[in-house]
Amino acid sequence: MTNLHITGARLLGAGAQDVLVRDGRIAEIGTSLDVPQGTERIDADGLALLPGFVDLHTHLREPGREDAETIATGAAAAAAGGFTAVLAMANTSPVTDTAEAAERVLDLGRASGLVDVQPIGAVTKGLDGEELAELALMHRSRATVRVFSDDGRCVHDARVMRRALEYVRAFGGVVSQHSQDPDLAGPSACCHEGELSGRLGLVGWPAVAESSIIARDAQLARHTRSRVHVAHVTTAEGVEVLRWAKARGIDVTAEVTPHHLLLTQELLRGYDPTFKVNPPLRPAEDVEALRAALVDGTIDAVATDHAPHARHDKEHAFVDAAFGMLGLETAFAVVHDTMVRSGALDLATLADRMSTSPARIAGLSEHGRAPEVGAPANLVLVDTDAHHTVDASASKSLSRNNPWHGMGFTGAVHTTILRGRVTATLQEHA
Ligand SMILES: NC(=O)N[C@@H](CC(=O)O)C(=O)O
Ligand SMILES: [Zn+2]
Ligand SMILES: [Zn+2]
Repeated sequence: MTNLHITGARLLGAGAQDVLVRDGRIAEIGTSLDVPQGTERIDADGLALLPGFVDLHTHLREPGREDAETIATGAAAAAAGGFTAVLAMANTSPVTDTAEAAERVLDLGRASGLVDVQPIGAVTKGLDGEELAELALMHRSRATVRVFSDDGRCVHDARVMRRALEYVRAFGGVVSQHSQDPDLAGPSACCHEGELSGRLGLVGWPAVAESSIIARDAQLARHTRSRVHVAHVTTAEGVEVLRWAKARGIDVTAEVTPHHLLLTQELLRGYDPTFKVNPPLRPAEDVEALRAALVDGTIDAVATDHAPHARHDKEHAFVDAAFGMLGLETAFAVVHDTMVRSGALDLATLADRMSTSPARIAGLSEHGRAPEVGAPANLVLVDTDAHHTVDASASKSLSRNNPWHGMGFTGAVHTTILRGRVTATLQEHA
């Protein structure tokens, strides 16, 4: 069913409207539409209609770790979270470093039918940081890869990063960098370096491990006249460098995760591995800087860094547990509650940061478009008044490393629509 009649939805800037979707596209918007008999109707009274969310940073674990997530289960979680497109990180096993591997991810996403899964290609073969992967072949494949990342690892060698930027420039691609200098922390780092890490007896990453790589990459982007994207920025120093680079017209974009917008390192006092994530949760001052940067556009997008892990990888002593937390299903609630309800951001800007801007960064022209006649019906209906408490056991994800369990939020995804087809409704995960 790709025909839909959405009634009474609040369109930003246009008040309550009816929307008719025909053959997967928005055919009409108005108040008394002539609707063919038998068209499925969604009563959207009191709901806001936004462009479907786009996640620049999702770990789907297939191939290789289907015990933690498959493309199908991750796609279901994405749809439940209001996403119509997600970019699947390359750190699978095997790594997405060939055209064939990228096409396989694309096809598995299509088979799910729930969300457009756009593969991210690795920058280097096997994420080894040394030899460039077949970037151009991945781009020319059916998957049309535009975003490349060794995420999980930093492309540390400046020569390799320079080459990668030169390559992707030829076809308008972008390198998404896990900005973290491994030399400034070492392999046992697992939290933010500061007074608290000392007290907890844990090895930390200093903020400069992030900001120095952002600065280097911005300079390389300027030198190569190419484009770099900063994955999961977490520090005030990182934001400062981004501001510097953007003021000079350097082609750099950045994302922040919902967890870095709300959670702080204080949660580590209980040594609960649920809160172990890379980059780590930071002090409250960093959280403040990230929020301000998302508001003023220094940070372009929210991205989840949804990182599912099987119980047997996560339920260990803090130092031994895997890094990462779930994020797809809770992203809107967290960002809405933290940024919109607090008055820092309006809903239109949230839509920009969660949909329009990430779609532009990834070059996904069928996503991120405000509802208008002729646009593909990739949409989400949200209830900005709905109160709910997160229940980890209700997740569509195969994993349960959910840092939001038991927390209450205002703002919920009601219905997700991909090319006119309903891919998730609130009742399903109630
Ligand atoms: N975010 C994480 O803590 N973990 C990610 C890797 C990454 O995003 O760096 C993972 O793949 O599990
Ligand atoms: Zn990362
Ligand atoms: Zn990641």
